[in-house]
Amino acid sequence: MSKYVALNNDTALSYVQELGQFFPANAELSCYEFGDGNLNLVFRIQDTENRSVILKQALPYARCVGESWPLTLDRARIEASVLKKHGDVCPEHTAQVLHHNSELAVTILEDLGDMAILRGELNQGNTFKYLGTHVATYLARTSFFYSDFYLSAAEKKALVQEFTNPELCSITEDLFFDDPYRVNERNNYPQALEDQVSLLRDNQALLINIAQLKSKFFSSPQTLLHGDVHTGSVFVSEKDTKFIDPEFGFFGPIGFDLGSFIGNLLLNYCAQNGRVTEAPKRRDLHSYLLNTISICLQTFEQQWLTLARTHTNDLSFQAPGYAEQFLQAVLQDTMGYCGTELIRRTIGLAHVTDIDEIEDDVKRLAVQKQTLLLGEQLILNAKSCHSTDDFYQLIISFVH
Ligand SMILES: Nc1ncnc2c1ncn2[C@@H]1O[C@H](COP(=O)(O)OP(=O)(O)O)[C@@H](O)[C@H]1O
Ligand SMILES: CSC[C@H]1O[C@H](OP(=O)(O)O)[C@H](O)[C@@H]1O
Repeated sequence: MSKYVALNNDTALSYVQELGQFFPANAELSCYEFGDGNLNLVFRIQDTENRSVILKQALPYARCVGESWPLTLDRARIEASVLKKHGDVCPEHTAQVLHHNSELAVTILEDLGDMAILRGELNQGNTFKYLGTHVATYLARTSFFYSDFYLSAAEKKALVQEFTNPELCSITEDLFFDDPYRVNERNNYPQALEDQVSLLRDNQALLINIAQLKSKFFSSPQTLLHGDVHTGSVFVSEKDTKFIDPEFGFFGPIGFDLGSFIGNLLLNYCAQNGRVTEAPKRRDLHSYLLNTISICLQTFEQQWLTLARTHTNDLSFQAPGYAEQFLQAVLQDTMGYCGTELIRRTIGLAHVTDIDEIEDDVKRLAVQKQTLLLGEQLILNAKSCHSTDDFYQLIISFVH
């Protein structure tokens, strides 16, 4: 099978069987589709001995909208290639690619089904001790080893070309930086939020900051980003953390991935106000989330600076103090992008279940007001943040 055709349970099973790589020849296989993301098909193929693989296939359109939103199949190549590149420098936190077919837009991945998607776990009030350290390790290693600090100029330029991802970047550009700040039919928020949304649209200082963040997203190819680091892209268990789904990957500003992740922890923090009624349980979850953010920021900074001190190949970039200065700017970007994630997930097209599952309208609205305010303040105050502690203190001052 080589020309593109969308697979179903039967053809996905045959495809894996014909590869003959993952199961014994006489294995009795079954297959079902269970994707719950916005864009793609995800099948599990398993035998009777508990062996299994995941087959992910891109459709020529966005699954959540349908054929009226055509979308490049090339995103499957990008996703598999980012996973391989990130796996080369951080195998412990990257889902393993077992096979890829660009024509069919099919990728076969290790089955992480014995772990769980982080968003659902946080929504249920479950916590993971190593989450902050693991995410920081993944983001520090992947962002450092694909940056100009480490790669030669020629290697970097070739990779920037290989990972040019205009259609998926355009979705992010629209959803993060345009839609929430103007009237657009894709936006999705309750009428009761209209006054606060109008104030955002009229806030000139905010709009300038959004323009600067968008400009950096367009033209700051600092590293090979994952491009969609939300809590639905992270598998967790008590001991392990693994990233999936980097189809939005491209060379962009380092702060985008870290900011998106922290934004998702803050969305969950605010959502817990509407989800958990017992105050002590809510307090524990809040302090876990804040502690995880603090660990993540500090570990990212420590690991990045250690890598810069020990592995910087570029001669100019070895200048004493340059890595620290570079990282301070990354931190300010992180805070800005974190704010844009909070805002776009509250009033834009793609929401989060953390908030949408809150049944009580009054409680949900209070959470939405908090995420909008927090997002706005993070963006407005990003440039006055000079250290990870400044960033952390600012978060505390708006969530307490
Ligand atoms: N490697 C994997 N192992 C187990 N389940 C997976 C794996 N990859 C994806 N899934 C499941 O499929 C769902 C959708 O996958 P995702 O990559 O997020 O799709 P999309 O690109 O459509 O957002 C995930 O939430 C998860 O439940
Ligand atoms: C129509 S794409 C909207 C949204 O969905 C993506 O997330 P995922 O595919 O992981 O569910 C990404 O965050 C996009 O912004």
